[in-house]
Amino acid sequence: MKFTEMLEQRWRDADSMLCVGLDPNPDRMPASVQGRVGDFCRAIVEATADLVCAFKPQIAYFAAMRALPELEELIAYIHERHPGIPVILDAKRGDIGSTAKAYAREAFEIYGADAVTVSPYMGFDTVEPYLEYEDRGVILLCRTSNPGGRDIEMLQAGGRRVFEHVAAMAAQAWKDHDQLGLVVGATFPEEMAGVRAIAPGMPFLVPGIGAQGGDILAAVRAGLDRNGRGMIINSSRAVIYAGSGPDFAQAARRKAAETRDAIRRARSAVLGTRS
Ligand SMILES: O=C(O)c1cc(=O)[nH]c(=O)n1[C@@H]1O[C@H](COP(=O)(O)O)[C@@H](O)[C@H]1O
Repeated sequence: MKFTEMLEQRWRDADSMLCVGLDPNPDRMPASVQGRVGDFCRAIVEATADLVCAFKPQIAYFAAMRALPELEELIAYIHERHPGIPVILDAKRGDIGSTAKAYAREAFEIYGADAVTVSPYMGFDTVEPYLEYEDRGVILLCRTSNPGGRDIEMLQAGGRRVFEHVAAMAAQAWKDHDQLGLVVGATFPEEMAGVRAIAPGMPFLVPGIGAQGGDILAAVRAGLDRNGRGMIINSSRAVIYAGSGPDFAQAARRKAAETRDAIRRARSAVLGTRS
């Protein structure tokens, strides 16, 4: 099944647009699982799986702990235990075509991810190798959630801002590829509305709620697609470090449920004003 189909099915089946980000940091992991990154992540997965539309492991945290085999095992575990839940590998790769081929192979063949985050700034030939995996998703950085996102993404270039060019290229020039998605931060709802106007049917990966303080209602108002979904709203630290005691997984579940419900309420409110 293609990534976008898997996602659409999961949005419906779980009635959730929440994505839990798996960003294991040894400085914040509970004492009860110190040194056991696989156990920590699996506990979070088991506690939150029914609440999410996707999981998003961030490769840097695993690499920095010399835990890449654990990342590989974790993705295989999610697929085996929860086959309907897409896994987005957050790697933000970007390099010339021949190297991109190796990155694509890493994401899709080694890790078995259903989608990967990619930087579009080196151009189409650097994105193409990922698209050769036709059933997988490729999510391009567009308007990122961080304050410094404005340094380059907000620059005017030929009558449009850089992030708008990325959205337009993805939605129009590259549109025969229905595998594409865009990263659009919840921290900039105004720009998100602009991206939605340019790319009406494209899934958005939306980081920036929770620890980064983005407003759920404002993001949902800006980002819902014409079918009333279209968003993979990620929260990492606020969920996975909701508790630090031995009951950390239950605390993560409570926070994930609360966040999913807040997203649901926002969606209902926005759809209510649309009709
Ligand atoms: O691609 C991403 O996931 C991403 C893009 C972006 O613009 N901002 C952003 O925060 N992220 C990632 O989303 C996660 C956000 O984590 P929290 O702020 O803890 O919810 C981290 O894994 C970031 O690397």
